[in-house]
Amino acid sequence: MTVFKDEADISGIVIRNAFKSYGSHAVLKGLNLTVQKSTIYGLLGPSGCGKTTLLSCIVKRLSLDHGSISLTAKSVSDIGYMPQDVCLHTELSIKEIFYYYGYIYGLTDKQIKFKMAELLSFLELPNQNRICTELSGGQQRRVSFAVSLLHDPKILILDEPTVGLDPVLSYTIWQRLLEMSRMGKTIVITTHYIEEAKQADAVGLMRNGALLAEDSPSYLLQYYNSSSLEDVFLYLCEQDQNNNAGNKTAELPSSCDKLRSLPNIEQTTSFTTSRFSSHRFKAQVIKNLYQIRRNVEITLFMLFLPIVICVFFNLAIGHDPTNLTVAYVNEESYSCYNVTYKGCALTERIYASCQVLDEMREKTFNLVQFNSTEDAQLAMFHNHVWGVIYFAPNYTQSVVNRINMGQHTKAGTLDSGAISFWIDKSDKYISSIVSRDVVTSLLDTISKILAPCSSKIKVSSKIMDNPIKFNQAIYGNNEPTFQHFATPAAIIICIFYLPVIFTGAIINSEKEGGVIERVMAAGMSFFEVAIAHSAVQSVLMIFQAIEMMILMYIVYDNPYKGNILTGLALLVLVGCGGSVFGFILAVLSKNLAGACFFGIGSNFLLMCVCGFIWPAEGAHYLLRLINSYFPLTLATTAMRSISNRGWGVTHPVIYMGFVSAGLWLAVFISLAYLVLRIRDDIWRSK
Ligand SMILES: Nc1ncnc2c1ncn2[C@@H]1O[C@H](COP(=O)(O)OP(=O)(O)OP(=O)(O)O)[C@@H](O)[C@H]1O
Repeated sequence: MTVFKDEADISGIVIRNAFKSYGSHAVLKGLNLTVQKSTIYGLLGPSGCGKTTLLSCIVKRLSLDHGSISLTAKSVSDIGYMPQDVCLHTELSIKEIFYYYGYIYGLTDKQIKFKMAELLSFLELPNQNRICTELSGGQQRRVSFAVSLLHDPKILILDEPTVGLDPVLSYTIWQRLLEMSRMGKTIVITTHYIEEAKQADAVGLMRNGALLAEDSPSYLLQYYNSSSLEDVFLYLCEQDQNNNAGNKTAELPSSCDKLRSLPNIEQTTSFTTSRFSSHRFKAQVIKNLYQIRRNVEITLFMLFLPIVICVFFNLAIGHDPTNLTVAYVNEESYSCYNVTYKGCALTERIYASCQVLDEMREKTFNLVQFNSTEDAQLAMFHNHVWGVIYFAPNYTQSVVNRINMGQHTKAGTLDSGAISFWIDKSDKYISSIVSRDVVTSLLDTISKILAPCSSKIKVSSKIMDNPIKFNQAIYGNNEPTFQHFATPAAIIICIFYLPVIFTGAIINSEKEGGVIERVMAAGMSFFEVAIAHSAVQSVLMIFQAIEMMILMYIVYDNPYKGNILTGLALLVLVGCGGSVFGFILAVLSKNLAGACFFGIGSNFLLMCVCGFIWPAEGAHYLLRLINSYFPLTLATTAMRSISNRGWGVTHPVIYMGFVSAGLWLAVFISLAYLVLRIRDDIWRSK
């Protein structure tokens, strides 16, 4: 008996002339398939022949390149889909998974509870509170199967539901499927166990992206005079091979001729799923909360990471290096123990070189005495000291002569009254600090050796000072540190990249397990996934921003002169941009490693151009033309002016920071939208 009844009955699933390729690899090649309403259809074929691809097209996770698929389903909730892999959030418990999918399909708590109890007992599943990762592979597949039945769909698409199950349970499942088909469900099932498919109402034998035959198992067995479907399949494969070799059309069984004569379906069924539904949004938010509870260590990590970064930033960055070793050769006095170096240098015999060395020790230099400048320079060559200082034998007397003789001072006196200084400049920061402190030690010494003279001979101790007067700084203080410069940039970079890490990791973990693909096959939209994730991410980000503000500006007392809310608002805006950027990285990259490479690379780039390490004003002039257009540059400048200058949002520098962060957020959202529109398979894990 053939399965095909009247044409009018053939309306469960009808596929006509289906073509689908992955790049240049053609998988479906003009496939026709018909599943009658209220029947079970077994789709058989060797590994790689395109079964899963076909099912993905039926459930609308992939679109055909050509051809049409017509379904009796009116909405996605009419379809139950069990993918080949488990594709569930396995860190959740069985019960949480049931509730998640139940909410997606709009079921009430009561309906979910009732259905869950029934499915748990039918599929012999363990306690509902068991975490999925703790279940065996077979148990996980049964949970996956149960999820596809949860909302009582009209059409069931099952990709190898009986793999890994014991024969008794497989038998029970088949009985249940038969019962469901009698009650009006249309079921498509793929299986590698060909003999199991004898129980189906119809089977399609698939090879190389097309059907070799499609009919009831009994008809095929009778037609080919065989006792096993496996033999029929082998025979058809051989025939197909021969026909292909001879370029002839395969001789198909009679019922496939009927198939060819079926009316063409012009249009693929499309579902009108709303872009946003409150029950799916609720499902996604609740699932995110389940995940946060289940992955407490990740949540804590994300909350503690900013604290750790701020603490180590303040401990490590911006402080002057101390205890730097500097060599000295003092020919004025080899020992400073028994000499006088306090008093008026103009009237008493004192040793100013010893005073200079004392000043340097106070600035935490570690001074090492050498007998000759050659030895000291050798020590610097071997990286044992950062600099060498040399005092001539008549150093103090030369300084005094210089003061006394003014414009009549001889060149030789000027030379011997100057400290000779050699320095290792391989490290810019250390060498400039050593130079600065040597100069200030000398200036302090001159003040000190002239101060006692003022009462005696009316000489000002300022006579040898730099002829410039530094007044009180208008913004900042007269002792600025790198820490004050870098703190606003560090906060901006952290608040941008912390969401990148979190969003990238979460979205990738869903993508890699094929989980999100299944959820989207159940009707969830990108918009709902993004909004629900943003809701959770925003709360986390606000906590992180507040933590960093408290640590940087209260605990570590970096200057913050502006309005707290202005700073916080800028951080949240930048953080939202980071969140969407992380989302783009996650969907564009094949796996977590790819996302990490993108993330680390972009982090280094943005850190260089935003003015964290070096002022943007010091960049190459070509870069300066464009560096304001990078995502974090203007936001960093604005944050620096809010904290260090106290400017408000009406100041052009501040509102340009907000405009830049807002525009970049809009750019990232548009990019995410475009990527998801252009690539329909972006959620696929392989
Ligand atoms: N995302 C993808 N990108 C590129 N090629 C793919 C992709 N998914 C599947 N393929 C290829 O398409 C072909 C069909 O794969 P498909 O998973 O549909 O086969 P299948 O019949 O379901 O196999 P199995 O029974 O082993 O699951 C295979 O050659 C596979 O390598």
